Amino acid sequence: MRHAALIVAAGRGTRAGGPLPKQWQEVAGQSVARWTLQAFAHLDARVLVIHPEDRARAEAEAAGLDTRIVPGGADRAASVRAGLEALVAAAPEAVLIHDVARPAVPRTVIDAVLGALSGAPGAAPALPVTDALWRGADGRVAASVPRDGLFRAQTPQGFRFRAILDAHMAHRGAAADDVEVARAAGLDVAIVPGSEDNLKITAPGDFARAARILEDRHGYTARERI
Ligand SMILES: Nc1ccn([C@@H]2O[C@H](COP(=O)(O)OP(=O)(O)OP(=O)(O)O)[C@@H](O)[C@H]2O)c(=O)n1
Ligand SMILES: C[C@](O)(CO)[C@H](O)COP(=O)(O)O
Repeated sequence: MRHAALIVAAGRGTRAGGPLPKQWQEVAGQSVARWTLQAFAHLDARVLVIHPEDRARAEAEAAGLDTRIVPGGADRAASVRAGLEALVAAAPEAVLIHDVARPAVPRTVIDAVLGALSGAPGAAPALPVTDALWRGADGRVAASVPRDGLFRAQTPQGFRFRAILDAHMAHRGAAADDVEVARAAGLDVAIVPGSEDNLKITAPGDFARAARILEDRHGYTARERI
C-alpha cells in the first residue's frame, strides 16, 4: 500500500453548533464526514479517527468506503497519533492527515500535496494572506503588521509515514497542526497551493458556504439529491 488518508473526526464541533457534532451534520445531501471520506476514496487506505461515542454513526457514514474506524484522543494531536498507530501494520509510504471538517477539499490540492512529497518529507497546502493585517487592542487599531511571507494553513498535510510517526511519538505539548509537529522534529515541509474551496467548517455560517461549493461542483442541489 502506498498512500493512506488519516481523517481526524473526534472533535465535538462546539463552535459550529447544531444538534450533532459538525462532521455528522448534512451539507448538500449527505454528511460532512461522508463528503470528506469520498474525497480520499482514490487513495489506498483510509483511517477515520472518532470520538468513542460516535462509532455507530461513523460506521453508517463510512459504509462502502473501505475505512478503518479508530477512537481518538482529548486533543487533535492525540487523535492524529491514534490514527498513525492504526496505520503502523499497513506501513504506507505516505499519509495525508486531514480535518474531517474540510469536506470540499479539491482533488487538485490532494494531488499537489502527494506530488510534493517526492521532494520533501512533508508538504501542506496554504493560501497567502492578501488582506492588510492589524494588531488590535481595546477596539482600536494598535499597529499594522507586515503580511509578507504569511500563509493561511490548510489540510491535508502530507508526510512520509515513518517520519511523521516518529515526530508525533517524540512530540511533547500542544500543536496547532501536524506541520508544527513535523517542524519540531526537524522535517522540511513544502508549501503547495491551497484553495478557497477547502474551507474548514468552524462557525454556523460555514455549513451554507460548504454546501454552495459542493452543490456547484457536483451539479445538483441537496433537494434534488434526496
Ligand atoms: N480531540 C480532537 C479534537 C479535534 N479533532 C479534529 O480536528 C479537526 C480540527 O479541529 P476543529 O475544527 O477545531 O474541530 P472541533 O474540535 O470539532 O471544533 P471545536 O473546537 O469548535 O469544538 C476536526 O476535524 C476535529 O474533528 C480530533 O480529531 N480530536
Ligand atoms: C489543522 C488546521 O486545520 C490548519 O488550519 C487547524 O489548525 C485546525 O483547526 P483549529 O480551528 O485551529 O482548531
